[in-house]
Amino acid sequence: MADKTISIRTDTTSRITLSLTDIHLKVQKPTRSNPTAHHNIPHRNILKATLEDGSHTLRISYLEKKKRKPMHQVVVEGTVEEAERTRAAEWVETVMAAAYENLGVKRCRRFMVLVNPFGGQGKGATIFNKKIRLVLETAGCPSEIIYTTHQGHAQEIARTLTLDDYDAVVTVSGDGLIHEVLNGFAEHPESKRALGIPIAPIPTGSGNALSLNLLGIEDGFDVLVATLNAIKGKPMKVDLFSVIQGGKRTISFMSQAVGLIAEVDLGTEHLRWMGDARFTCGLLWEIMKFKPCPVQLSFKLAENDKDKMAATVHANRNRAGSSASSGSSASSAELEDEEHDSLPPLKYLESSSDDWTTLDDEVLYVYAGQGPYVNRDWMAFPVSSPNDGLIDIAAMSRSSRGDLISLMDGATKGTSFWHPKVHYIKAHAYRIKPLKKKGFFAVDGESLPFEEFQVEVHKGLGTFLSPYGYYAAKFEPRTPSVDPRKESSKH
Ligand SMILES: Nc1ncnc2c1ncn2[C@@H]1O[C@H](COP(=O)(O)OP(=O)(O)OP(=O)(O)O)[C@@H](O)[C@H]1O
Repeated sequence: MADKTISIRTDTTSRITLSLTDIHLKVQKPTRSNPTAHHNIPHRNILKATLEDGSHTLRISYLEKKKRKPMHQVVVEGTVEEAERTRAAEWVETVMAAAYENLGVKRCRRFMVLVNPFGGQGKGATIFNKKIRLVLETAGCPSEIIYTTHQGHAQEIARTLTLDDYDAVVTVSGDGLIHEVLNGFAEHPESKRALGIPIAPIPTGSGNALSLNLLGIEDGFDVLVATLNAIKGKPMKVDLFSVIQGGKRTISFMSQAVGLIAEVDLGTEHLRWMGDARFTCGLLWEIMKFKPCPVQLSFKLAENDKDKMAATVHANRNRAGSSASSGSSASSAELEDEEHDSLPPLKYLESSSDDWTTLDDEVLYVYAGQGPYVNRDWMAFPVSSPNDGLIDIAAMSRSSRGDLISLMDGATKGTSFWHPKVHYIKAHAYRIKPLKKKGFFAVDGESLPFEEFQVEVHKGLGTFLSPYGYYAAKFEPRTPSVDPRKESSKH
């Protein structure tokens, strides 16, 4: 269709001109004071365009984000001239193709939506009904909606999910429910296929780390940006971790923590009403206590040079960014073992400790995982990649309270990574042996017994929907003029 512009007349008899360019839908609503007033809507933000048969009403719905405001839904509608009817029908179809097929996205994805009414400050159900549901309906996405009624409910649903019925699982929750879905998929009779069903988080929990990592720090708490990701995001393969403890295997997608971090995470449940401020409160309390973490950490090392790790992640994100902007699909890693539809076997359980390294230092915490942000205030794993087949491990030496406080300086930008008292390594697997009986062990924010455990990585076993195909966090390699090592040692 050569002419990509169409005019509609609204109820108030004003005219709106809609033009489809290669990258935008241009919506022009001239006013007396501003005759050139217009909005440019990226194709990705268009949800639906329709033309009603009888009334000749053309309706176009999209999501719009104005500076520093949350995303919101806009509907523009008006009638087209009788003579324009056929051209309008073609125009609508061209818009729909630009909004979906040309972006490599299927129309009307079928969702299993799991809403945790209990997550975060307990507003999940209200937010879903007030904001999210309408957007899913507008986009024409058939959605089965289940409100979780108890702990473990999401895991039960995922365990028996009819895989052919859904294109993605949408979680309206925090990270806890995602942990449950992945563990349910791991118990599914076709576990590997189940783990190939993408998960799209909509952030209504406390930490919402996965949402921050997929959408970035500005949009990570915006529920409609996350809804748009469910409708338009591309599947991104991510590493998952097996946590083996006493013969039991738990799947983790985000983090494992012992020591101070686990106490902050699990010891602040009663402060849930505070939202994510509960983590800052917990941290201040733990700084006062300054308790050592009585564990022995051993790992199968892959990398321990901080500069190399920073340079690699920087280069990878730049490469992925430029290929995403040129329209190629999001990155994907090969699954390790395509033939069998079961979880990958454990490689390191029986492995000899000969080529393992043991950290010989008294530490305050051991924090391992993936995804740069662990909450809004801390980019704990800034050099983490979604599917490098490795787990990032950070362990802080127990030196002084001052060192611990200086860790918070620049935490949002990931500068804690450079702190001289933070050991930071990438590993294929690691093992923790508690040296005392009492302590906390948190896996993706959920509590497990404080007993010996081992963790290994499964490259690209899980799938999330992502707008970018990489973790949306900015982290620069160190430049010679500003050396954060010297900066942080000044404190
Ligand atoms: N109806 C329910 N009543 C009680 N607990 C529930 C219910 N539904 C789900 N849960 C549990 O709530 C826990 C927390 O869920 P969720 O992750 O959504 O929120 P959060 O912990 O506040 O967020 P985050 O993990 O991002 O900090 C999960 O362990 C889940 O099993």
